[in-house]
Formats: sequence, structure tokens, C-alpha cells
Amino acid sequence: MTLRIADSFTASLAKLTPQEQGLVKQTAFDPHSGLDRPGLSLRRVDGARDKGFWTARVNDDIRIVLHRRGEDTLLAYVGHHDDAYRWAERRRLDVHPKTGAAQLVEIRERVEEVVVPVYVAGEAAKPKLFAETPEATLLLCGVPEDWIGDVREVDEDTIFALAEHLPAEAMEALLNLAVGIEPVVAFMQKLDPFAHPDARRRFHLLTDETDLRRALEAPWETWSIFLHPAQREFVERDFAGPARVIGSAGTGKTVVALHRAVRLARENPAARILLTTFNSLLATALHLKVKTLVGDETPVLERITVADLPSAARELFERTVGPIRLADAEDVARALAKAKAASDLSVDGRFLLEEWKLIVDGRQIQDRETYRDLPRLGRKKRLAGERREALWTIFEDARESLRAAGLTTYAEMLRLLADGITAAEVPFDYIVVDEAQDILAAELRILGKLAGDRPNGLFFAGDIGQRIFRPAFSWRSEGVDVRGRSRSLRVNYRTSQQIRRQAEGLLPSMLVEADGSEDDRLGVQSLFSGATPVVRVFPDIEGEKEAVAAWLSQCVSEGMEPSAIALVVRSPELFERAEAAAALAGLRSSQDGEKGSAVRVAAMHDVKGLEFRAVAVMACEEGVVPSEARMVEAADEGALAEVYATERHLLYVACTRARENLLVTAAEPASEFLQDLHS
Ligand SMILES: Nc1ncnc2c1ncn2[C@@H]1O[C@H](COP(=O)(O)OP(=O)(O)OP(=O)(O)O)[C@@H](O)[C@H]1O
Repeated sequence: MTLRIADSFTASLAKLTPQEQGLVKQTAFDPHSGLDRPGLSLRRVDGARDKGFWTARVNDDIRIVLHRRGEDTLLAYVGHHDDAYRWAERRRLDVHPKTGAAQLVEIRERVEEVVVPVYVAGEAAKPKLFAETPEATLLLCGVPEDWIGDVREVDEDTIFALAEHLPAEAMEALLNLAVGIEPVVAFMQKLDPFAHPDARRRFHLLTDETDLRRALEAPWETWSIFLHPAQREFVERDFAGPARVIGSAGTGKTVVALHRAVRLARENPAARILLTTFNSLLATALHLKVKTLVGDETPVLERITVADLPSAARELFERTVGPIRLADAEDVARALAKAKAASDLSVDGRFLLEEWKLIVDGRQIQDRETYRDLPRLGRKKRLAGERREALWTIFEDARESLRAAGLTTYAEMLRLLADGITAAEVPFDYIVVDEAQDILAAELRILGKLAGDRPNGLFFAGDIGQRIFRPAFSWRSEGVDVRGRSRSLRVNYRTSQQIRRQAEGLLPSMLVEADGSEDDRLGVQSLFSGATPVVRVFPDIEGEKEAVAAWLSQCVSEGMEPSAIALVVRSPELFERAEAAAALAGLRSSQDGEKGSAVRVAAMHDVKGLEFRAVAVMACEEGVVPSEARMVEAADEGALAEVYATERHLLYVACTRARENLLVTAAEPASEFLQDLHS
């Protein structure tokens, strides 16, 4: 006997009230006691074309729809009485004739409404995307035979009308076909239809009660059960060396990192796993998600350490080397200022600090010769040899005074750790790193050292288009080579097609990393459509606030919880503007992630890792994005290019937090970046 759960079941469960969900959980089946126990009142759905559909009674109103065939049962849907019956009457469980994948197909002739919108007379019709496409190709896309006719009618605007009727893999393949990417043929007809990669993204085999409880506990967290085939590949594949998943915002990289950490823990019962990222805010979010994924499998949970990199590294240092006092930013500034004052070299303090952060301390340059001969990635200004010599004296002095005060910089601690630690002392067998684009060179070096060349030792998830905190550097020169083991995800699960397209305009279609590897961002698809994002520039700040207030009121009147809406600004000085807009709309605002009635107000740097139904990115003005203060601080051309790149990334991060609704506003003069936010 097998028990499976379909994504249509979890999606429909998530739509019920918490009380109703509780009842469904109570009624939920014990896979061992079978489905024939009294009280479930199993009844065949007489009106269904597919005679495998049955309902089980939850209470007077709620019914669970099951599909039974031989010894196999599928939890297919749950809903109010009439809705549940209607759902079953309109569906059949099929094996696709071409792909061989199991599919829950909506029976076309039972869909009463006109699915594809028809153009009003006089309106210019757009070209039909698949009018000439051979039927065999459409079938290879996984389109059920009943729906071929509708598919032939759609154009680039109306294609999304099919999204709620077609299986997700068919929708994805059609969107790819529309941009010239032919469907990949998987000749798997002879296999179990549920084992097909397309089926596994929508049907999950429940192996025990824990599995079932997890599926019912958080039905809105579908990522914890259903993976896209490309995600699954990254979770399950074994790699001989360091590997990496990349992809634009919302393509499910964090989901891959989480599943991979859990998979490694499950498959290796004695292994310890470190799941890490660059700051504590993101680590806390990861920890919550690991708990969702693992449920009450305590032995697995106990072996996964979730920690931000600075804390993990410090703990390791104290355990293997001894106690440490870390220098903070003020200690460093003081030491540099003192060393500068003692030198007769005339040098800009800002340049000195940047050179320290990015090069001398950041890359842990230890001697004059290395500093003199260093290729200056991202620092295009040539420094004459003589000047470098003089600068080195200042840096050496600053280092000495920190040492005399008993202080160690974070980068220095990492180097000492990397130099000193032996593989035997490493308390982790596998390391998984999320948001890897924002780790430091020195952090990467130590991670490489910690993982050694253990198979599956090191896995990264990240997006160079979202690098907002750290300078770019070559991974290879830090001893970590992911070439041949780095791939992209291309299905965006978070944002609508419109928001995704518009935000991508901020970045080049090909991003090149410091060591020359390329990340081409073409061919990414979102599987749902939404409102076109709006970019508005106002003559003054008052006008902007009023418009944002009206937009907020509109979102709430459409049924959004205020906490599902965020007002994002470049930096905390602008919070007041966002708060005023919320107040004008009669809404409370909060800078913390409070649940319920407050709209979230946040700075762009702090929304990494978050998502909202609606986002307004406010105050996108000249001098604000890109930040004038940062541009003034940039000591040379290379530093300026870096400021431009990371400021673009920041705006990209802010815009891609929106799932359904995006508004971008400014008071004149607007940021030059807004011109690139095109659809
Ligand atoms: N297989 C899946 N099924 C359902 N939802 C998914 C799946 N994968 C990802 N998601 C959802 O898509 C959204 C984005 O996922 P995730 O945060 O992993 O993306 P990301 O690529 O790490 O994004 P970012 O680069 O912006 O940090 C989340 O809401 C997540 O729950």
C-alpha cells in the first residue's frame, strides 16, 4: 500500500481556516490502520468521470478527496462539501501519453468558463504563440491532450490564463517554448508514472506518520515537500568537490540549501552538518525553516548546527586555539588614524580605511612584497610602487598597535584558524552555505580548509546579482573551485512574471564573477502572472507619501494583511517618510517583523531573505540610490564601479521581495536606476 499527497491537497488545505485545518489533521489517516476505519465515511464520487475518486468526511461540511487505485491512495484535495465534489468531478488522474508522468488533469469539457480571454472587436490581437507548433511538441511539453486546443489560442498576454488549469511542468515548458527553448525529452514511459521527475514535483510519497504530520502541519510551506526537478537534482546529487547552486532572486536556492543539509544529515547518521550564512538575521530564519523541514525528527535536528559565519568561526577558534578579543570598527579606525598621524605621507583617511578593509586586512596581506606586487582586482587605480611601500608602513604600524592592545581582527582570526586547524579538529562533516555571494574572501578560505576535499564537503547557494555587503573576489584564488559543479535554477517561485522581468532590468543579462565565470540570467520563468509593477516620480515628497498611502489602502481593501506589505527605503534616515505614508493610510507601521496589523518598514539591506505580498520601494532619488555618501567615499574608479554595482543589487533585492504587487516611487529628481526598471 502506498499513500501519496498531491500539491493540490496542501494548497487547498492552506486555504481553510486554522480551525478547519485542525479538524482535517485530526481526521488525517494513519497510514498503518488503513482507510477503511469506521467514521471516515468513505464515499465514491458518483459524478466523477474518474471512478478512483472518493471523499472522506471531516465534519458536516468539510470533505477530503482521495484517489484510490488498487493499493495506492492519493490525498488529492480538501474543501467544503460542494467545492470538494465539484473539484473531483472535474479531474482525472492520468499518465501523460508522451512524457509518462502521472498528472492530475482538469477535464477540459467540464470547465465551463472561457479560459482564454477573447479580444474585444477592434482591439489589435497579438500573435498566437503556438498556432503553428506541432502537436507532438506540445505533448512533449506535458500538455494534457484535452488542452491542446486552448494552448493554440494563447498569446504572450493570455498564456497565464492557463496557469491554473495546466500542470506546472507543462506551463513551464510552454513558457520556455515561447522563448525558443524546446522541451527536454525524458523517455521514462516504462517507469512508475509517479517516479517521473515531473510527477515528483507534485506528488509526494508519504513514508511514515512523521512525513504525513509534516505535510499537514504547515501546508502553506509547500517547499518543504515538493521540489522542482532541478532543485531535487541539487539536493540529491553527490559532488566530488565544492559545488554551488546559483539563480536569480526567488528561484528557490535557500530551499535547496535547506533540503541538502537535511538530506546529508538523514543519510549519514553519525555526520554533523553546518548550515551557515553571512549574518545572524538570516541564520535565525534558516533555523526556523530547518525546524519546519525536519519536524520532530530530533536526531536529525540535533546534528545540524545553524549559525552565522562569524559566530561559527569564533566558536571554532575558541575551541581549537583559545580565547580571543575581536577588534571592532572603531578600534581599527583609531589604529589607522594613529599610524597615519605618525607617518609623513599625505593620504586620504577614507582611502586608507578602504584599502585596509578590502585588501590589507580583508585579504590578510602579510608582507611588503606581496602588497607591492598584488594584482588589484576591482581596485583599478594604479598605485606607484613607492607609494605602496610608504602605505605599507602605515598598515604595519596599525597592525602592531592593535596587537599591542590584545585585539585581533575578524579576518586575522579566520587566517589563523585556516592556518592552524587540522582536518581532525573540524567538528563538521558537511558544510552548506546560503547567500554565499556575501561571504568574505577570508571566510571562504577557511570554509575550503574546513571541508578539505571531502566529497559533498562544501555546498553553496547564492546569487551574484544580490551581492550587497562584500567586495567581489576570485573564489579560485581562495582555494575553492566550483567550476563544472555550479548550475543555475531557472524557475522563479516567488515573484510574478511582471515583477521578475522588471527587476531583472536593473542587472545585465550576463553577470561576470571576479574570476571570469559567467552567470547568464536568461530563460528564467515565473509560473504566474500579476499586476504590472508601477514606477512613479512625484514633484515633491508630500505627493509621494499621499500616493503610497492610497496604494496601501488599496492593498488592504483587496484583502491583504498589513503585515504582508512592506515599505522599503534605502536607509533608516528615510523610515520617517515610509511611516508617514502608512499613518496617512490610517495603518500602523513597525520596524520589526510583527505579525498582524502593522505594515513593515525596513531598509534595503535588511530585507534580504524576506518576502511580502506587496512592496513599495520609496524615496528612490538621485543621491539616495546610488548613495551619494558611498560615492563620495569611493577612493578610485574601481571603488566607484563597486558602489554602482552593489547599489543596483540593493534596489534589485528590494524589488524582488514582492510576490504580487510592486510600487517604486521617488520625489524629483529620481534615481538614474529607475530608467532601467522597464517591463
Ligand atoms: N519547490 C518549491 N515549491 C514551492 N515553493 C517554493 C519551492 N522552492 C521555493 N519556493 C518558494 O519560493 C520562494 C523563494 O524561495 P527561496 O527563498 O529559496 O529563493 P532564493 O532563490 O533563495 O531567493 P533569494 O535569492 O531572493 O534569497 C519562497 O517563498 C519559497 O518558499
